[in-house]
Amino acid sequence: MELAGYSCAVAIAKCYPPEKLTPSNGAVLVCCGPGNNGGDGLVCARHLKLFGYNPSLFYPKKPNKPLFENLTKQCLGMELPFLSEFPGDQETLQASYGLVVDALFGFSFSPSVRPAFAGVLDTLRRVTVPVCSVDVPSGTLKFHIMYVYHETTH
Ligand SMILES: NC(=O)C1=CN([C@@H]2O[C@H](COP(=O)(O)OP(=O)(O)OC[C@H]3O[C@@H](n4cnc5c(N)ncnc54)[C@H](OP(=O)(O)O)[C@@H]3O)[C@@H](O)[C@H]2O)[C@@H](O)CC1
Repeated sequence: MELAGYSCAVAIAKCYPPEKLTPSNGAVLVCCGPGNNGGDGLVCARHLKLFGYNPSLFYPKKPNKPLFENLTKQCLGMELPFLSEFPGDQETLQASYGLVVDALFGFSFSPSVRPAFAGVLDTLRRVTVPVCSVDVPSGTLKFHIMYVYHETTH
């Protein structure tokens, strides 16, 4: 998971350097799901911060497992903000973030998406800023994607 999250951050830094994002403060929204895909996102956020981005985390369903609690603790130790709610609709999100990391669901997703995440996936499908999906696009949506875990960029 450490290598997966790090690799995602490296791929994002290569394809979307922070100085080229709009808005220009390197703000990135990292959306993390309740499984290991979300864990990759937590690791990725840490490295993005070290690479000069300003990541904020949306992590609505935190599992009570030491692995994820420790990853969360590391992010908090780096003063990465955890959002209490998803940042609104498409326009609101785009005005605040230049890139989204989709670490919601990986290969264990089983359709159809439950109500708690349906609105989030719907908004991510509409945004025009890059959405970089860890492993696979969550919910099999057709994003502007990078299958970063498998090191293929689209
Ligand atoms: N294994 C490896 O070698 C490595 C794996 N890695 C990474 O792990 C990823 C796979 O992780 P994973 O197996 O934990 O599952 P993941 O895709 O995160 O989702 C599971 C969660 O989603 C939930 N959920 C499911 N369907 C849902 C729905 N319709 N609507 C809403 N919720 C739904 C489900 O909830 P539950 O059904 O348990 O209530 C559960 O909590 C893989 O893609 C890669 O990124 C890397 O870290 C490196 C090494």
